[in-house]
Amino acid sequence: MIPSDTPKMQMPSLLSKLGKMTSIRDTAMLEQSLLKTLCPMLGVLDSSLYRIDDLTSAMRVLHHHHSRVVESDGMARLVERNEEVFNDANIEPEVRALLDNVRLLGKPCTRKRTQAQDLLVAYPLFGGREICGYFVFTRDREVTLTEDAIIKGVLEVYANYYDLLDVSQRDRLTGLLNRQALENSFDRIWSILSRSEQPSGAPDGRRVHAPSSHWIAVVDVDHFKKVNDTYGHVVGDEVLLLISRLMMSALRASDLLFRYGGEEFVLLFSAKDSQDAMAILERLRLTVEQHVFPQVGRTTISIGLSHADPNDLPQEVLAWADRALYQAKETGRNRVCDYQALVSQGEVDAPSYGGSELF
Ligand SMILES: Nc1nc2c(ncn2[C@@H]2O[C@H](COP(=O)(O)OP(=O)(O)OP(=O)(O)O)[C@@H](O)[C@H]2O)c(=O)[nH]1
Repeated sequence: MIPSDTPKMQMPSLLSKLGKMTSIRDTAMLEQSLLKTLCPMLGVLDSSLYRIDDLTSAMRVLHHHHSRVVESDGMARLVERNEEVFNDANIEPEVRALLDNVRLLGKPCTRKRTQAQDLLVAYPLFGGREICGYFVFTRDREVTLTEDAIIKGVLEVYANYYDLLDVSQRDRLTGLLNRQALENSFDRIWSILSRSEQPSGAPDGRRVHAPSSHWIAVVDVDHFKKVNDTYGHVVGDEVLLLISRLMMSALRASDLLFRYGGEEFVLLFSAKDSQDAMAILERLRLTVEQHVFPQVGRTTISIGLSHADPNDLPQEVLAWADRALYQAKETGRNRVCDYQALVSQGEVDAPSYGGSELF
């Protein structure tokens, strides 16, 4: 309950922001909305959300910044900028130490910045009983009791709603993001890719921590029908689960792996160039090939790769990766084929823009 000393003007604004927050149907938008809701309420220009991925335990960070910019008409305006970082190696030592305290104590903690007078404040985010992330901001004064109650209330609404959205975006068997999640966020991911290729500091730019270029792969288990027919669906399910875990273990936390259909997976990842991308996928293929599956023994995967140029349509790039997968199946399975290489070798036709079989 919000205490009675809450400023009267804040209540309608808070309720309307909570209403907007829960009308969102995408977890990433929900995270941005949370920071946008809390920043002005606390009178801070910057805040961050740290989220721990339950499959990889890697930390993903969303920073939300406001800055005052004086424009050509002489008016000062607030400009918003979001930045998404998938690599937790960059977390400041002071922040990391504070988050460790919050994790150990299971409650909000405050720490004085060494280089400034400001206070660093961190609140835990709970997913069930576990801490699944942190809300962090810097301020020149302590949090009041009223503010403390508001932050906890908003974080609770956010966490409950996030869980609801997350369940609908996860595949039940493997826990990976599902086809719906990919389709919902494809355009957003694409705009992140294109912005991440722009010079840093672009206004309102979310940046993916990435070396240079982006790639899409479609992965399909070979002769999977035989596994089901020979050992039954329960064993088949176990093989799918193990393959998804093996792939996750061979990938980086920043790579996005979706279960796209029955025995088909879609992977979005970054790599220096096509050689590097092929090397990553070869490693993935080998990881599965070398594993001994209970009862079944050896199982293999085939992979189709395409460069994800943000100037192309995402659905088209996915269809090209699927075309390369078809080639990998046709030429013996347990292989990785690169669509652009196949085109330049004349083994498949150059892209005909406009048609996609996958959507
Ligand atoms: N156990 C299990 N099987 C599934 C699931 N989803 C799809 N399948 C099965 O996956 C099999 C896919 O078979 P096909 O599309 O013929 O492909 P394949 O046998 O893997 O052959 P290739 O892809 O050509 O190498 C079908 O038998 C589906 O029933 C699932 O969630 N669990």
